[in-house]
Amino acid sequence: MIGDQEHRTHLIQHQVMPHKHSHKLAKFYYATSELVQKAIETALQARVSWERVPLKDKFDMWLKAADLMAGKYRQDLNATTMLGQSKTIIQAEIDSAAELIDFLRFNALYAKEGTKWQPRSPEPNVTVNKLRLRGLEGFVAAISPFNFTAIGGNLAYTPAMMGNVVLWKPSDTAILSNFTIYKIMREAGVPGGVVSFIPSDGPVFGDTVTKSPHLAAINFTGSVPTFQRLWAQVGENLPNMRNFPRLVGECGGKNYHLVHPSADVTSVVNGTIRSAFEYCGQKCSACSRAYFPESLWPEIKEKLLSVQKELKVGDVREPDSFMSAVIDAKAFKRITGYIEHAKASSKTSIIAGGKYDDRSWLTAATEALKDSAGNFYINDKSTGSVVAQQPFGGARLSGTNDKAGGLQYALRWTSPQAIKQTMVPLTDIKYPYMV
Ligand SMILES: NC(=O)c1ccc[n+]([C@@H]2O[C@H](COP(=O)([O-])OP(=O)(O)OC[C@H]3O[C@@H](n4cnc5c(N)ncnc54)[C@H](O)[C@@H]3O)[C@@H](O)[C@H]2O)c1
Ligand SMILES: N[C@@H](CCC=O)C(=O)O
Repeated sequence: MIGDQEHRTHLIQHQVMPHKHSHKLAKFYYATSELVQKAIETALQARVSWERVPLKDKFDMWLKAADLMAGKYRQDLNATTMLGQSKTIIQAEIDSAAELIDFLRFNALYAKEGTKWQPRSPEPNVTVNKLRLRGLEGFVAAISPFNFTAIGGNLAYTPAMMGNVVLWKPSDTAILSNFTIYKIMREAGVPGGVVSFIPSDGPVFGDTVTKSPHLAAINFTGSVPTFQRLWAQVGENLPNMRNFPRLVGECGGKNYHLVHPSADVTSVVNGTIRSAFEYCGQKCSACSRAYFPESLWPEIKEKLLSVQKELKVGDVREPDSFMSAVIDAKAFKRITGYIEHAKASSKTSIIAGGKYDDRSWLTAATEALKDSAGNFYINDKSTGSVVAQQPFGGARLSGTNDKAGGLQYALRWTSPQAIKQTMVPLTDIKYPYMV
């Protein structure tokens, strides 16, 4: 279903840039390489004063923004995510209001906790021995995907909270909701230039930031080929860089449901339908492979088909819609291509089952599949990670597994400096035993 696409594009064009002609969106609104370059310079200037703002004040801004999102702007966030990204009421709510608010609040909490730790020195003459957490030197490029409004907010604003300046390139198909976040953060007190919101053509942005000697980090979520390209470009330009840019990337997945013969069929069916089809399966964690035991397949198949008949594909504004349009015509074409391919193929999936009881099978599976996934859920569907409950990050080519929504994430955006001061002069090069 792509019917909503035109309407959504129209709405984005008129809301984000009402003064422009909608059909000229790409020409007028997208930043050129020169503009991206200018934004880098602005960011580097803003960094000087942003670094001086105490962490505590930054945390307060983030908490204020979370309150604004939970109150005054909750509907704006949900509505722009529904209309801009074609999310149903519940999918928009769990993403753009709830998850985003959780990211802001928990990251501030974790950063507060994480920054408390200080090294100790047993030396009586060492008067200062501490760790200072600075922002990274240079700027961070945050490049976000279409499918989660909250992810855009997290990619740009967690590094900013830790003292970094950020150039945020939203996805072409999530501009409206992402711009709403930007405006709320400004209202919460984040000064201009700390995060620059820069819709632009992907390669134009990517090529420009990876050429800059001041690139400190890339915080990316999107597809594997895009991240591979960015990584290779950073490698190529490394001789001109002032430091080794930190590359954090969360990419696509090929998540599976692996069902044991002792499984509860209703739970399997509901979990699989939700994981595979909510938001049209456009989540990186969506179930895209399933291995069912032969013994259960007839019952599972029957129930899957009967539940599937009840799912309404419709306008996101209708509360009983289970799913709606896919994100754009490109995605529509790709998905219909898979369907045609499946129709033409005579092959079927081969299913393997274990012969253990429930518990030992789970233990064995947890070990055998240890390296196959960054998030491994037992007796559950593959989607639905919650900030602070299941920190999220992919294994293998699914990402660098930096676990958004977890304790370590905020600290990843700091450059720790160990500071030691001693007041006792060193009078000799010889150690006492040498004398
Ligand atoms: N692992 C996770 O946490 C997670 C979360 C959400 C989405 N995803 C993955 O994201 C993908 C969907 O997002 P998408 O379709 O927006 O991915 P995408 O790779 O097409 O785009 C991601 C972002 O990169 C930009 N981009 C494209 N080419 C670029 C270039 N050469 N240089 C710099 N930026 C460039 C895009 O404009 C967009 O902002 C899926 O594969 C999904 O599984 C992963
Ligand atoms: N946090 C999301 C996945 C994000 C990727 O698209 C989930 O688990 O549903």
